[in-house]
Amino acid sequence: MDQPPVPDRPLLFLDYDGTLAPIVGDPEKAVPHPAVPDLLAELAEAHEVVVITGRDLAALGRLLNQRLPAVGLHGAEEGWADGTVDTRAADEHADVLADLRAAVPAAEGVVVEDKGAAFAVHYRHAPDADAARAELERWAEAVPAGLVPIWGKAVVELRAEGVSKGTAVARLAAAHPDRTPVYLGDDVTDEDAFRALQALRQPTVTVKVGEGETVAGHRLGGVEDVVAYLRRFLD
Ligand SMILES: O=P(O)(O)OC[C@H]1O[C@H](O[C@H]2O[C@H](CO)[C@@H](O)[C@H](O)[C@H]2O)[C@H](O)[C@@H](O)[C@@H]1O
Repeated sequence: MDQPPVPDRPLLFLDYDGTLAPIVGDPEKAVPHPAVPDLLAELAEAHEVVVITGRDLAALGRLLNQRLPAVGLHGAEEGWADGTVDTRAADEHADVLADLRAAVPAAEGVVVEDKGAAFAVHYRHAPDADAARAELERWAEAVPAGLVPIWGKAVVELRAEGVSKGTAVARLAAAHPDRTPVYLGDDVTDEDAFRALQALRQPTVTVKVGEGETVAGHRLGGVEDVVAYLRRFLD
């Protein structure tokens, strides 16, 4: 496994699920790796650190509860990892989302996670995951233009076109031109961020956590490796 580099003045973008917290069956129980709370506090004293997640920030606050800058709902919320929301993208699709939410197939093991202005449909516990996914793909055919279905780890979510982790990191990187963006993430929406950072005309470090196709320049095996890598920023 190649070790990603450790730039001197990083702007650390850290995805939550699968990066700072191991993937578990119940989204409400996805607590951070035990070393993560202290590590983030130390890192934030030395560097710029942003937690970036598909969760709503209120949910992130229940799990992490740290006063660190954070981006939630795949780029639609900005605020803090203690659950505070400062800004939220306009809720133009509320009616359509309510209709789609009501039409989620009531299949065994399919569970909806409500996230304020958004929702996620999990099928990790479906007895036949392929069949559940096929049923959700049929449901997703009704998603109108302007909303994009995103298929993550045994989950499908909808986000507004033009709002993504990519747009969020591009904006934040532009606000810190003297820093090297370093992005760690494990899932498909992190690929938007990898691409957005790679398009900047400056050095960046992009790190895919775990298996799967990626455009990232580096890879780490899992959450333990993330912790070991982040400790190097304190040396
Ligand atoms: O952007 P992230 O921080 O990686 O969040 C992406 C989604 O993560 C959560 O779902 C995933 O993790 C769960 C807990 O480990 C797991 O049970 C689920 O199967 C995964 O898809 C979260 O529940 C979603 O809201 C996030 O969008």
